[in-house]
Amino acid sequence: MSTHIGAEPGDIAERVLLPGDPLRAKWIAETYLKDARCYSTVRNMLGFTGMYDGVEVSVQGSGMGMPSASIYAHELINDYGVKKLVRVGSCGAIVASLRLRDVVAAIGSSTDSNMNRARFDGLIDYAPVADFELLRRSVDAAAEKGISMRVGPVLAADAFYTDRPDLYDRLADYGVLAVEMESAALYTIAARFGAQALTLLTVSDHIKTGERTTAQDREQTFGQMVEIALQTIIA
Ligand SMILES: O=P(O)(O)O[C@H]1O[C@H](CO)[C@@H](O)[C@H]1O
Ligand SMILES: O=c1cc[nH]c(=O)[nH]1
Repeated sequence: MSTHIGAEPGDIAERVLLPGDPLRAKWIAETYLKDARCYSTVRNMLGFTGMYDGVEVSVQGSGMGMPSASIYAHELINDYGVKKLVRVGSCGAIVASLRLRDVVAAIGSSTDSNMNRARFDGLIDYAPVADFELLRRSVDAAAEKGISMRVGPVLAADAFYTDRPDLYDRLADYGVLAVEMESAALYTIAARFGAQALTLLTVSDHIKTGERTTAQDREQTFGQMVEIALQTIIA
């Protein structure tokens, strides 16, 4: 096993979906994967492997925030040879044109995290971006399934609760669609270690209107995003 994942080599597929919520991982495995088996319960950050449309796929909870997601992305790629990672997360919309439950593909990720500043000695504002091939496949998959999906930049924030909502408005002025908490780290680590990564999100909260879904919704009802993600990752 690696430091944080209790799997043996070969237990994890080269293709992995990454929800932040480990119970969303369980729901995805039970709902969409054939012959799913749980390979890790370490810290209750559940991971499963099964078959989707004849292709082996894993789904691994990654926790909340970039320090947690970075650990799972790093170990999946470096200890288990994972090649493709698609995050299936929730997000808060910061533009009025998005509605609750809309699906977003994050083409790029701005961040207030200091992780990449430390990585580049504060000298370069590294731009974490989605893998183009996965992004293109997700757009095709959404179209084939008749699911409307917005493609655009997001903010990966360190804090869920902010004292500076005005900065969300300013980011929206620059085309940023939504806020979540992991995509910048996922894109950076995948780039660093030669894997492909994409972040798909479902709008669970609307920062402008105050509308929000329930915890059970966030765990068990984001199926359109999951279907796009699975179609994308097996192609
Ligand atoms: O629903 P997940 O995938 O956890 O994603 C979002 O939800 C959490 C905050 O509620 C953060 O992890 C954020 O990125
Ligand atoms: O508002 C939200 C909703 C989900 N995830 C976030 O990070 N923020």
